[in-house]
Amino acid sequence: MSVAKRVQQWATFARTWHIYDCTWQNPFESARLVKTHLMGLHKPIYHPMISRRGLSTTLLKTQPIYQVQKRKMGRLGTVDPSSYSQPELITTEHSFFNWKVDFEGTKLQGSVQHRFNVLANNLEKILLDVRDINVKNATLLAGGNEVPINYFISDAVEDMGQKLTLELPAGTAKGSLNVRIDYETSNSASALQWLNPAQTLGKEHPYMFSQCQAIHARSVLPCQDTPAVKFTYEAEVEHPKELTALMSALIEKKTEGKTHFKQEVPIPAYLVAIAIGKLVSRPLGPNSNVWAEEAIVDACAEEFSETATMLKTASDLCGPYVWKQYDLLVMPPSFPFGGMENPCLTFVTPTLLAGDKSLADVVAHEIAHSWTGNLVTNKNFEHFWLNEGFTVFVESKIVGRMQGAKELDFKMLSNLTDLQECLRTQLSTTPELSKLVVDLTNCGPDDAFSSVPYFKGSTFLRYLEDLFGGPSVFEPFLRDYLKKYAYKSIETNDFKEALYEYFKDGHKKDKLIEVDWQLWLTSEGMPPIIPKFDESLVNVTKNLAKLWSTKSVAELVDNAEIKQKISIHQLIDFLGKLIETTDIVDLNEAKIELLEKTYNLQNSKNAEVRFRLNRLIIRARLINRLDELIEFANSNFRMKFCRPIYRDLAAWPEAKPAAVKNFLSVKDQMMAVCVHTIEKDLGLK
Ligand SMILES: CC/C=C\C/C=C\C[C@@H](O)/C=C/C=C/C=C\[C@@H](O)CCCC(=O)O
Ligand SMILES: [Zn+2]
Repeated sequence: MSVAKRVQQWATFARTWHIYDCTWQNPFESARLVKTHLMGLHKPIYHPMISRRGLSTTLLKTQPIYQVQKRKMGRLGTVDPSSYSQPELITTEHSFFNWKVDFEGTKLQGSVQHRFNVLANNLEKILLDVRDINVKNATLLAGGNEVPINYFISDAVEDMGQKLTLELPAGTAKGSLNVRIDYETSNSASALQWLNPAQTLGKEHPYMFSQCQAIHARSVLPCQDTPAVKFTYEAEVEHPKELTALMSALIEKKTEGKTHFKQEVPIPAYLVAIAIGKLVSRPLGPNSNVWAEEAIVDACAEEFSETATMLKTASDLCGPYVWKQYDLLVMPPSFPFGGMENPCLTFVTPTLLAGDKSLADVVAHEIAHSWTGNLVTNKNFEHFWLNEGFTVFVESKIVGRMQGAKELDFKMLSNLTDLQECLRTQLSTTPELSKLVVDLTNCGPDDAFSSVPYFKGSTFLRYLEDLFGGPSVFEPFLRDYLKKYAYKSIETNDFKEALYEYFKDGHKKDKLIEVDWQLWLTSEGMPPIIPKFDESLVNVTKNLAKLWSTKSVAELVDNAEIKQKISIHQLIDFLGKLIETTDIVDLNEAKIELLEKTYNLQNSKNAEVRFRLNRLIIRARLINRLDELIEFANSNFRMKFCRPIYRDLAAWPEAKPAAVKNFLSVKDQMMAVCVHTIEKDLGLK
């Protein structure tokens, strides 16, 4: 056999059984690369095919040991710095997932079939995003034929994953192209969490759920993991028959142990979601249910009983609700966020179960995403404020319509207290991330995530609303903007264009030149202009924070002002303001105890209250209460709560060793994103 032929066989073999990133122009070079790659990156395993084919001497199959590139990541794609995909050349139109849920192996096994729209003639390859995915085969499906195609997976770039290259036959034409990829996920897939029965409320059955935002869908399926691309999907999921499978889609058909889903509205990959567990539901409205484990489902139905009203209020404001169903799934406590706007099925943290509906505004937020984010979507996560700033803006309007204008303004002002805290702590060493539009060239979205897009973004919109004449003028614009960009992915400039287009005539156009876009979009820190809000509710919390920070315990005990009745939202804001006060007179055990007694904090079930109280306990350095602090940090892994607690503990030398020890003992129960960020907070990375 000629050397060239041998090399060709090597290459074919290597392509089939091994995955790596190299070019194949020169067969000799290819052979060298193959060898280097195989020896360097693969665990040797004997494979009999080799000797039968007479190729070389021994061994080698699969088991890649990827080298994670620690270097700066750069911009992976032209449209999206966090994705290898090339939406300017090819886009996904529809995907079919065929998954078997393997609880024993903690992985999904099966395939994804993508229908692409090829936008350029002679496209040579398709680039997809993957992360720790074990690809088994890639097949082109054309005219009833199945043609195997070559594929390579690159080394991993830290926090970003890998590039999957699918080689296309020469002369591939524009238009529809179907590809199936057989694969399985890794048991460390960053988007998936697998709970054993002991970790559930019912203690009898396992549970699995996903969290794909921002760029973790690539650990569940090979895909164009960029919000620039939207596709419809169908899924056939095989799972233990005693469990219920739910997805961010409508259920088409259910048989014993198999559920078929359909999402007919195009969505970005980060909105693909799945959860499987022993779940039951209760109705919340005509097209709305709440799902949870049996033990808490009734409490959930009560807590979220305003969902149907919120939905109606949101569609009055934003336009028709296109997703048909709006269900809630109350997650296990390790769910890392307050809520996730998965279409048809919002995921929410159980830390919202305060018993008095006081934290249900998170549901209003997720409902608002049905338009802002899910219909009109940021093109990449540098423009995340288009998703979150608009959503907070709409959420506060829903709250305003349901609870009154004073509550709306109070909420906006309270958000600014949280923003201040975020700038002082989380972003103190990375102030560039406090810009409204951020640069994600060398930064993973999880590391850039903060309150800024939420609260600076919504403040900007409120500023614009006031400038253009208030809600009666701005809300019709909002509806127009949502209609104009529905089903699309956009950047900040597209929003600007819509605003200019809408207000191009009449006296409003003079207002356009007043907007300092540069200042709003690129300046660091707090919003450059704070709009005028109604301050009647916030004045009370400001006053309380002042009293508690300037007066001693002895002075406070008989002070009538501290005993005035305040709402739960005022209590939360007041505690937040106290945390933000630089000097607190006599912050000691006695003051904390007086605070607890005055506002009955010890018995509070409200996680926002407990979180802020715990931060004050840390601030007071009450080491005898460390167990309580750790208990709170272990009670849920919502990052909004556990990250600041770990950060505070890390800055308290006496408590840090216990915090680190505790984190290391529980991190296996956390999602990857939570582990990754807390490791940074604790200075372990
Ligand atoms: C400028 C920031 C750039 C990119 C960040 C995008 C996504 C980051 C990622 O870590 C995922 C975020 C998911 C958020 C889901 C829900 C939030 O609205 C929850 C907010 C916090 C909470 O209430 O717990
Ligand atoms: Zn949101």
